[in-house]
Amino acid sequence: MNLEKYKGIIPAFYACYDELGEISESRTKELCNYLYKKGVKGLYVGGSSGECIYHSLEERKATLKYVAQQLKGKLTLIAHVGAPSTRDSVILAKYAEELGYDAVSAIPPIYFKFSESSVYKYWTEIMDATTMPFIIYNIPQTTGFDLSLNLFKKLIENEKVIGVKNSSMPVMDIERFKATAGDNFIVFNGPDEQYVSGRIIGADSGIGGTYAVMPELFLMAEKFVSAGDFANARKIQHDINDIIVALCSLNGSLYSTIKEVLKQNGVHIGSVRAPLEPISGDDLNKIAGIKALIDNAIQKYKG
Ligand SMILES: CC(=O)N[C@H](C=O)[C@@H](O)[C@H](O)[C@H](O)CO
Ligand SMILES: CC(=O)C(=O)O
Repeated sequence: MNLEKYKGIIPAFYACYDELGEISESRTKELCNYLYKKGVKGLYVGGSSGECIYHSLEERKATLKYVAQQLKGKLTLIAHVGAPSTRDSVILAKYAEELGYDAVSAIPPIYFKFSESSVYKYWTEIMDATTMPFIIYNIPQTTGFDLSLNLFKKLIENEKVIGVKNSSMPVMDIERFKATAGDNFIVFNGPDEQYVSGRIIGADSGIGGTYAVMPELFLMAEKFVSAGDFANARKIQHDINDIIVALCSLNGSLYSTIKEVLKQNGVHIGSVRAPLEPISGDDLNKIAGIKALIDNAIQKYKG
């Protein structure tokens, strides 16, 4: 299989709400257009950064549909379909296939502690539901489930598994997954703070929650890495990390901060859904400063 379409900067897509907090079709499509014009490779729709955990099945379907209507055939579209029950995950996977998504992906099941065999069964049932390629999503810091190399080996025996989005913090995990799965497989870097190191140690590509607020910087980081310009790759990663630290420094949710920055860029996609907290009070006065950090970094690497 040609996996080129999965190589590049793939932002995690954010939930787009109207002023009442309902999923907004027009705002979803506006964010699609904004990111398309930035030149990203694809979108990861309905994942952690998409607040999927707080959406009903109908809301998740709506977001998947609006993005496909806007960008199918233009960008690589990956649908995150992980849901509390296998049943709902399968419904979403089938719907993503109907909509023409390129691939589906899922976190392991959450809330209860699951054995490796239960997680294997969960992911396999999602894979069996469609003919689409599947991307494993390993994010132990939020799910509590750390994908072992043994389970990984068992999963990649299924030819539908074309990749893993690895968000665990040790970059060595990326190296081990890549060494195990080989060339005809995509390892996606998860932690945005380690994009450059992830790529150097073996990640082929990246999917990240902060890409969409600064796509220019990740596109530039990728350019430096692929050109072998490691001095500049390291510098831009440093600037990106200063920005991520600032984005995470306010009292509300990271996604609320990101959405306030996007608003100052003219992209209005509402706030976040509770229990995620909007930012408020004094913190709102800090948004312009964070936006300036991003704009300055873009200027710095542009010329
Ligand atoms: C734990 C978590 O949410 N990880 C995301 C996905 O891999 C990242 O993209 C982060 O949003 C990003 O690295 C900022 O910490
Ligand atoms: C990549 C990421 O942050 C997400 O799953 O939305």
